[in-house]
Amino acid sequence: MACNRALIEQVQLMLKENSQFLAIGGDHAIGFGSVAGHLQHTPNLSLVWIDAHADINLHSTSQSGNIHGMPVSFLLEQLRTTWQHAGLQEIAPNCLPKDQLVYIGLRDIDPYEAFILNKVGIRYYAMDTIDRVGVPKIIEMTLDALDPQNKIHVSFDIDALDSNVAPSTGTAVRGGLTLREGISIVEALRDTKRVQGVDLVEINPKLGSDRDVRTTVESGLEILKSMFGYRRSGKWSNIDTGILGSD
Ligand SMILES: NC(=[NH2+])NCCC[C@H](N)C(=O)O
Ligand SMILES: [Mn+2]
Repeated sequence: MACNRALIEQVQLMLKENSQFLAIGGDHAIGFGSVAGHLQHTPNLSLVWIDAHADINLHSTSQSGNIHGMPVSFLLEQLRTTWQHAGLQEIAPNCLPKDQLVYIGLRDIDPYEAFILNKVGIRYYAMDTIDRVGVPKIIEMTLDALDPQNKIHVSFDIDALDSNVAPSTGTAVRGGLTLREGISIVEALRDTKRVQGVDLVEINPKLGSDRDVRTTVESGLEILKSMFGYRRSGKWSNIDTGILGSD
């Protein structure tokens, strides 16, 4: 929590001087500090949480006790009362309303998490929905759900991607997004020009072979490249446009 406390301050400082920030994990517990800091700077915020897991456990529902399985519950307005004794009001008074949260990529949801998601009425596009309607439709529904006036925070857990493209992570789950699907999603978010904060978390270079680590880091870099402007369809600027002669 001390690390998140510092991150909350740091994110606000970064946004005072820059138009965007990137937070690299570490595990997804930093999603709390990163989004909370963002919310203190920009109270009208939308959050897209791209992950295999919902990370919405409460202290009382977590089977692992791992904080990286809880950050979304720290952030949500509708769950704040369950953290009454954690002192969150002092360090992060602004929280996120549930209608400005969309999850993409879920496929390993604990029973209590499933209950919370449905009871609170949170939008989540698990892999079965993605398989049924396809990524373009998921993107459309995501953008429709978010307030067009809001800035966007994208919290990208590398385990959202299938473990064949992102093996070096602590809680890998098969059957995830392909790298192309991940890229499509971040391209669409980027094209809104409203993305102000990004997390990339859960790449763990201590796990797997050297090749696994390389594969995972390369996938993460492709996601970041697209997030921050790379176009697969190509683009040009600052070049000599006279090379083909004048017409
Ligand atoms: N950010 C992550 N990798 N989270 C995994 C969470 C797994 C499990 N639901 C838990 O609460 O422990
Ligand atoms: Mn996560």
